[in-house]
Amino acid sequence: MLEAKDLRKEYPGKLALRGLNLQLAAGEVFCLLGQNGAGKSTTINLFLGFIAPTAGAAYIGGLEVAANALKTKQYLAYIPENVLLYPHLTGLENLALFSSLAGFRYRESELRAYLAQAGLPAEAVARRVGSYSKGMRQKVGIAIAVAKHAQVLLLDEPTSGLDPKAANEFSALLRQLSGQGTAVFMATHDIFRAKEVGTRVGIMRAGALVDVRPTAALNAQELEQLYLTHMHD
Ligand SMILES: Nc1ncnc2c1ncn2[C@@H]1O[C@H](COP(=O)(O)OP(=O)(O)OP(=O)(O)O)[C@@H](O)[C@H]1O
Repeated sequence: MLEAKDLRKEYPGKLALRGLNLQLAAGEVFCLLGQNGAGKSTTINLFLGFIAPTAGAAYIGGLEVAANALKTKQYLAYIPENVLLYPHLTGLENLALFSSLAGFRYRESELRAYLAQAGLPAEAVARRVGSYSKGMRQKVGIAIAVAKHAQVLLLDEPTSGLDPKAANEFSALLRQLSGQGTAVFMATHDIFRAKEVGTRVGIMRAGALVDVRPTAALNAQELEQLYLTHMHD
């Protein structure tokens, strides 16, 4: 579903990504760990087609992102730390709007069902999004992803700033989506969540993927130790 082949990004005077190779199958949850500046957001932005690679290529659903910008976006949903919604519209209206932009028109009952499935409390559905918590906005983001039948979910620090209950609910949603076959690629600082939801974790340092492990092989403490070992010279 998602692939990077020798993917490289150079900014003036800064090599941000040094030839990434990675393949992600349907239903996999890949968690990318790394310090600030390691190249995580650069990787996500290359998959989103927000920036162009200096060399190599990113593929979504077998299509090269740089050459198929619109088509590959149809497969994708993107959930940044702060999900951008229209604050003056309700959750329901935001979902209707973003679904229709993706080419899907739903009845109100269907929209409500998507929001309920994402865990948004029924009382919030018809409230303006400006009054929502961060966790509630993320639930709307997930509802949008599901309503547009995204096969790949890209997340950048989705649980940072969420309280433990909201983060827990968010992890459960991700597991549910991966169980339905969605491929999930998530940049995070949260080793505990990475262990909890990831099928694989990758450790990125200075633009290079220095280690990739199946999470089943490690407990959270061993993962933290592995991470810290890579952060030292
Ligand atoms: N537009 C840009 N121009 C120049 N350098 C950039 C640009 N964007 C990112 N960088 C540099 O590229 C490197 C990788 O940045 P990136 O944002 O991908 O890291 P990150 O791992 O996502 O970190 P964070 O957790 O802080 O978001 C950093 O050194 C950053 O300063």
